[in-house]
Order: sequence, then C-alpha cells, then structure tokens
Amino acid sequence: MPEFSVPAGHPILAPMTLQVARGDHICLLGPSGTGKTTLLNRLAGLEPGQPRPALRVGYLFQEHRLLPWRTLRDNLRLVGVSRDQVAPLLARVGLADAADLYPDQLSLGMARRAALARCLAVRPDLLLLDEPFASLDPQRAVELQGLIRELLKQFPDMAMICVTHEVRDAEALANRIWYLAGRPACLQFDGALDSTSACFAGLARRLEALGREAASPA
Ligand SMILES: Nc1ncnc2c1ncn2[C@@H]1O[C@H](COP(=O)(O)OP(=O)(O)OP(=O)(O)O)[C@@H](O)[C@H]1O
Repeated sequence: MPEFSVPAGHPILAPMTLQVARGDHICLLGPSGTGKTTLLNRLAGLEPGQPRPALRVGYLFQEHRLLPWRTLRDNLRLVGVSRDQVAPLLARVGLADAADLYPDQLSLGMARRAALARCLAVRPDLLLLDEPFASLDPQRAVELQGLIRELLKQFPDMAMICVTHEVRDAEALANRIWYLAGRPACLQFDGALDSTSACFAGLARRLEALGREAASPA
C-alpha cells in the first residue's frame, strides 16, 4: 500500500505520514470535531488539489449519497457493476430483494448496506467507513457490524479504516487503533489491538486519558 501523508500547513491536521498495510483493520477514534472525517477525506484523495490516490478506495460516507432518483440496481450500474453482478453484490449485503427499490424506500440500515455494496463494487484496496453505526438502533448496529466482519473475512487483502466513537466497535472490528486528537490534530496513539480483555480494558483507559488530555487547556 502507498504511504499517505498530510503536508505542513493543513488547516486542522498536523503534518503526518501514515502507513497502512494490506489487511489492516484500523478503528480511528478521537474527540468530536478533531478531524477524523477530514483525515478520511485526505486518505481518499478528496481534499482540494489532491491527486487521485494510487489505489482503489471505497468510501462509506456518513450519509448514503446514493442517487435518490435511481433504483439500487441503477446506482450500482452507474459505478460499473455489470448487469449480472447486481444481484450477487446486493445479496452480499443482505439486500437480495431490493434491486428495484429507490433509496428513499429503504430504512437507514438498508441504505447504509446499499452504500456499502456500492463501495465494494470498486473492489477496494482500502475501505473507509465514517461512523457506520451512527443513528442505528442497537440491533441494526450489531447486524451491520457482523456484516462488515464477514466482508473483511471475504476480502482479506482489503484494508479498512473505520471512524467510530465507540471503543467497543474497535474491539469487534479492529486489529489496530488510531487515536486522533489535539489542534492541529495528530495521531496520539497508533498501536495493535490485542483483544484479550485485560489488554483491551487497559487500552480503553489509555484512550480515555488521551481524550481528557486533549480536552484540557494547555
Ligand atoms: N479545510 C478546512 N479548513 C478549516 N476548517 C476545517 C477544514 N476542514 C475541516 N474543518 C473543520 O475541522 C473540524 C473537524 O471536522 P471533522 O468533521 O473532520 O471532525 P471529526 O473528528 O470527524 O468530528 P465528529 O467526530 O464530530 O464527526 C470541523 O469543525 C470542520 O469544520
């Protein structure tokens, strides 16, 4: 995977160079408003003046961003999914019967899964998820988490970076944690996640302490 960098002079992010390996499953945590979405945009090559990234990126935005006047089938066809592949792709995300529905006919959870299908359509090297569980009821959130875990198993070379506010999401999905904080924001923690409960509890306490430090005046 190529190196990612943030140049000096960025309005909210400190200069940094980030290495992401194939198959990395990273959860990106940090206080609200720190710049987590901005960092994802940077990684996706969406900031003004950035060149196209040298890898395929699937980006699940906070909103589904499907075209509301097109069916799911057409939304997928427009990103290059062949006629034959629409049904299998929708089946992968549990929407086998939804090809002819419009985005407005979907629940929030279904729309997010449809958007996830569109991300997968580009066969991404890097999957970016921006708060995928936000606003879902606990049952739907657990279902989506299970689906994402399954997809990560099916695509072992794909790297994932998932923004979340819940340390528990990291426990379920990640093998690595980034903690972004400060102004300008930088990665104050980048480490492997050992999901044994003792280590995990220690990590959660450490991230909480980093959050308190970041929030306290200098
Ligand atoms: N180019 C820019 N110039 C100035 N400010 C910016 C720029 N890009 C983003 N911001 C501001 O930086 C802040 C951080 O935004 P961002 O959405 O990335 O944070 P976040 O950590 O994802 O927040 P949340 O957890 O609440 O979703 C916001 O107030 C945003 O308006």
